[in-house]
Amino acid sequence: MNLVFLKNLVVRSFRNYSNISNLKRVRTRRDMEIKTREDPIVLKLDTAEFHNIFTPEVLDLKKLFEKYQYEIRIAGGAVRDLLLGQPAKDLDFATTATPQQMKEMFITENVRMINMSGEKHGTITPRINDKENFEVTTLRVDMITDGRHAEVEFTKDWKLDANRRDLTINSMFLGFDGSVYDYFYGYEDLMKRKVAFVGDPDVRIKEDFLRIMRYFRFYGRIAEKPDNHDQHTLDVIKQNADGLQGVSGERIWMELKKILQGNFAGDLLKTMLNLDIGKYIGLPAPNLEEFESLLKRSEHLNLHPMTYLAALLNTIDDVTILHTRLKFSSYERDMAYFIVEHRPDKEASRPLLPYEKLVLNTKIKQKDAIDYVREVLKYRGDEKLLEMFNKWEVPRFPMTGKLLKENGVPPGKMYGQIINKLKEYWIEQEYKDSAEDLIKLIPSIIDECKTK
Ligand SMILES: Nc1ccn([C@@H]2O[C@H](COP(=O)(O)OP(=O)(O)OP(=O)(O)O)[C@@H](O)[C@H]2O)c(=O)n1
Ligand SMILES: [Mg+2]
Repeated sequence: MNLVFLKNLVVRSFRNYSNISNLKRVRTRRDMEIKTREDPIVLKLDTAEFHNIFTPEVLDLKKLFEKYQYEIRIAGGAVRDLLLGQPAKDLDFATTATPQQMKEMFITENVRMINMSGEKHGTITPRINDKENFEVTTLRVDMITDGRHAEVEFTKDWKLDANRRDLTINSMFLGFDGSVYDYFYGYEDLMKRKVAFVGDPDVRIKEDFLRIMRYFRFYGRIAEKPDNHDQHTLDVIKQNADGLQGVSGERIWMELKKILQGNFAGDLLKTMLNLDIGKYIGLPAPNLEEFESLLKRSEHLNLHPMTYLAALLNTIDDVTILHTRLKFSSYERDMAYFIVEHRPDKEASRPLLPYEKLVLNTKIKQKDAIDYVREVLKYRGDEKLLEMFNKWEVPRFPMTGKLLKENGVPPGKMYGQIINKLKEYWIEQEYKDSAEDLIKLIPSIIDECKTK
């Protein structure tokens, strides 16, 4: 999608939008009355311009639903992203057809369906033209929710479906004729760069506590300032923070990682910790002072999410606690251990030497060690050293087991000691020595080893 075009489109739509007559008077959020529109169509986009979205597969999907006279619209996140002029990651569809009706239709039309696990919640996934999978979900109301799972009832009412969604900006639909259906002022909030729950935040959060994390993620996506939160929303988040206890670590980490990759990462994490979220997400005693100084010295260095978290951790044991809760990948977990272990100041004759050694002597993949060292240098805010490290080309140690063997050192007890000593020497000499130079040292190293 042409982004410049979309930006213009949004600006244009916003201008039109201010003239739209069907807006109800905007109420303040505090009065708890849900703001809603009678006529939900707030603007009509020119469909000719979304050919990137309306692929032949998407159009075939639409034709099928048309043939059977079911309504289908693009829903939720994709509509938000499109209106923001950002490419939508994946398209989710909503429909008035029930899962049973969809199944019958797809079977009649010889369309394969995959992954039937979503059916209970109304989601059917057809594979169109044997090429692309689409999730199509029946309009629904969440009846019973325990903060994680919902029991659902299907409906034909688009507004009820919009009303079950988390944030106003995520509650819009886009029809294939370009109509944007917005029952809860999501478009207005999007243009104001405001993140608000649909209706009562307390109800929305209690339906799914992960929405606390989603709130911060989308705040980072759309807000213009780091601290422009609605105080009531923050109060409600604080009251409900303990609900995160029951949410799986994987889901929390997925959101937290995105928060820490987005705008205002440091500020958002601080806000979250001020709302006492820390203890429910594996950060029971965060080191806020160190975190604050990390932000001051390093926030502009495009920190890895783990580098933010490492500043909050006092000890190696804290890494283990956090990993137990959030279930990091082994790459992420090892990065956290590495940063916490290697963040203290290192005295050295050559400033880069300790970090070169970490890469050359690593027991993990060298590529990972390089990433980790880079994060340590960012953590330390040492931009000069970081630049040196980025320019440093990892030299290749010229000695091999084969060469050692050929020069009288058989594999065995002394083998490891000798190769380590040669490597140490080679590093200290700034990688100048060739294999021949190093081979000459072998007899004296053997003597040294024997006398020990
Ligand atoms: N806890 C949640 C998760 C999702 N949704 C609704 O389901 C839609 C799709 O969810 P999902 O794909 O998880 O999020 P997106 O908003 O699409 O964001 P992303 O770009 O990350 O996919 C959301 O827009 C929102 O309307 C919700 O109400 N509550
Ligand atoms: Mg999505």
